[in-house]
This record gives sequence, structure tokens and C-alpha cells, in this order.
Amino acid sequence: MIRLAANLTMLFTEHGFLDRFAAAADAGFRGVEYLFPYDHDPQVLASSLREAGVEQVLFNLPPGDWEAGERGLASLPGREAEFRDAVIEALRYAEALDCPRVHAMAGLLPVDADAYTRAHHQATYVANLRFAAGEAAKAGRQVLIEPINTRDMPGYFLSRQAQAMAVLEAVGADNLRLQFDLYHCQVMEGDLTRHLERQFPAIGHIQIAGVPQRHEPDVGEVHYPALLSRLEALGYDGWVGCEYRPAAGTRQGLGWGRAHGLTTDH
Ligand SMILES: O=C(O)C(=O)[C@@H](O)CO
Ligand SMILES: [Mg+2]
Repeated sequence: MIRLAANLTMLFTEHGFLDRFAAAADAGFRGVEYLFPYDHDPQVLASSLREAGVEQVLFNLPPGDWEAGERGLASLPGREAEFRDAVIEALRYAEALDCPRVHAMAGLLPVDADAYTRAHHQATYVANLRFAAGEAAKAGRQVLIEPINTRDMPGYFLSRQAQAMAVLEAVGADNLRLQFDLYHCQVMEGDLTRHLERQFPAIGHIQIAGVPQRHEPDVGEVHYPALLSRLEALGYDGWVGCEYRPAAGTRQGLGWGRAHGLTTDH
């Protein structure tokens, strides 16, 4: 049975952030994810989870200066100390929220990056992820990496699935896994079913959205019923994060998920 998690950065934005947990539970979600918890005390977030009766399934490491356009630190040469602090801070929140996995965003390549700069980012990325996986293993948690499409995030270092698989192999840690966002994969590469099958053993988390507008999964060019069935047939027992921008209201758009326990009633 597919387990759906609500991405509270994108869904239920009709409510204040702390009210989104209950709104998600009321709509039938049993798990939640969001970009960053760091504006809130972990104990406050833990209470919101407890009161709503939902599990925290994923959040991201501190990404650097998000407002200034930074999109993660993991591949940035010269920022290793900050990355290590980000790992420790994320694991502190993961402990308080009982969250099994955290996503380490890679960061951006300079626009004029040559082969040398790219190789330097790659070496930094592998070394940083090795550190992150080691710390997370001590805490019994996973670290995830996610290829993100370069139309939405120009310059993002990790944009292709094969690139992510090569990084996982280079680091070689059991608890470093793939965050497979089918929306990003469709934008960059397509061939979703085959990517899913090939990468299945490496997958730690899945995310979905319609393509190309990143609206509900039943809007656009991707046929999610077939993909979710394939996922079930493969024996996936993780979460599927609903990381999309509702075309109208969150609740009005949940009809696609009725077969998976979501509700649009009351
Ligand atoms: O943008 C996405 O897709 C994500 O999953 C985020 O964690 C990265 O910003
Ligand atoms: Mg995603």
C-alpha cells in the first residue's frame, strides 16, 4: 500500500505553518515533509506532529543562505565547516522529530564553471556526503541526495539520475540513498518506469507532482496510476511525498489520492 506524505512547504498553505500538520492529518495523510524546520523550536514541531498524529518523514539540511539564492552546501568547496555544522543541526532536529531521513542539497555550480571547477565540486560533494552518512549512521538515520531539474533551479549541481547513482557508488554508504523525485526526472530525462526499476534498490524516498506545471499528480503528462502500481509491485515500503503546488485549493485537488486514503470530504 502506497503511503502518501504531504509536503507542508507546498500543500495546505491556506493555513499557517503549524496548522498544516492537522490539516494534512484531516485530509488523510499519515506523514509530512517540508523543506526546513529551523525557524521553529524542535519541541514545538514535535508537539504539532504528536497532536496531529502524523509522522515526520523528511526535511532538508540547512541550505546556506536561501534568501540570497543558495541551494545547499554539500558540493561547495570552501564551505565544508558550514556543511558539517548543517549535518549536526539537521541530526539534532531529526532526533527531536523522530525523522528517519534528511536531504542534503548539493548547491549550485558557478555559471562559468569549467571542468576543473566541476571536478572540485564533485570531490567536495563525495567527501562531504561521506561525513554526513557517517554522522547519520551513528544516529540511525539516512541521508538523501536528489537530482533537481535545472529549469526550476538553474546551475544545480546534481541534475541527472546517473550522476546521483555514481555519487552513491563513490561514497559507498548504505545509509546514503536516492531521493527520487519523478517530477524532476520527467523534466530532465523521462523514461520514469525504467529509472524507477533500475534505481529501486538505491531509493530512500519518492516525490511526485504533475509535469510540467508542478500541480496535482493527475494534471499533466505523467500517468501516475501506472507508476504507483509499479512501485507497489516492486515492493516499495517507503513514503511518497506529495510535493506539488495545488492548482486551486489543496483540499479541492486531492481527488487523485482517494484510492490511497486521501479525502476531499468535510
Ligand atoms: O525541490 C525539491 O524537489 C525538493 O525536494 C526539495 O527538497 C529541494 O528544494
Ligand atoms: Mg523533490
